[in-house]
Amino acid sequence: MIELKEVHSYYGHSHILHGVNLQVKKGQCVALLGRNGAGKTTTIHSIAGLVVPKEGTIQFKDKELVGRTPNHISKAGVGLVPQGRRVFPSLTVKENLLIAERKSISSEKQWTIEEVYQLFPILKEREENMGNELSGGQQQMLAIGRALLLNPDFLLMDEPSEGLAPVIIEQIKNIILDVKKTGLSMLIVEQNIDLACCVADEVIILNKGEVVWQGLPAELLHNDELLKVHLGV
Ligand SMILES: Nc1ncnc2c1ncn2[C@@H]1O[C@H](COP(=O)(O)OP(=O)(O)OP(=O)(O)O)[C@@H](O)[C@H]1O
Repeated sequence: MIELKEVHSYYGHSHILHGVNLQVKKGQCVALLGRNGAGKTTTIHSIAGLVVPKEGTIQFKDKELVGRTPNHISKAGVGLVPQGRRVFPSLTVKENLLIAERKSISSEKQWTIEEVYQLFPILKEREENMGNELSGGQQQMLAIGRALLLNPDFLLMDEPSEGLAPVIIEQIKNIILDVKKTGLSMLIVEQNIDLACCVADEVIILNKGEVVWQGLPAELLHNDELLKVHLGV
């Protein structure tokens, strides 16, 4: 589905990603973990075209993404659920979804607002509520719903559990598992190790802009040394 090879990304002169290699296969959910500042968001932004890598390749379904605009990358089938969710606070739930639907281009799988409501029934119940009247978990559902309406083949999620209470994180976990059941391939950046290990088929740890470990969630959870050294647990 997607393969990053030797990706180097910078902010100005700051060299942040030092040759990142990773792969997400079709239908797979991969979690990207690491301490603050490890380069997780920069990796996601490099894929989405919000940061342009200076070296390396990002192959997505046989297309090269490096150098393409975020708009082109989105139309190629890469969806992004951004950090902080960024729903429009003064638009209703339905309006938030309609904006995404209008921007969508036709592809084989055409998500509709009704299908998003089937996945997240609470959004239907609250369709006339403003974005800022939703709970954190509902805003996350709305952010995912918007991304789905753009008909992605591959979904990037940046810290979906950030700032949420444990009970809501549990909801988010179930939401991600529901989205996964639709067959969508996903790369999820997380600080919450339990959430990441529950939803992911594979885990990748980033440290100082490099992949330092890759393996199964169960292997990570049983490796105290790894948890301590790279994740500070
Ligand atoms: N816009 C920017 N300009 C300059 N430096 C940046 C910018 N954004 C991030 N950085 C730096 O790049 C490094 C990697 O940041 P990044 O956000 O990718 O890390 P992260 O692993 O996602 O961490 P966090 O969990 O804190 O978001 C950090 O040292 C950060 O300070």
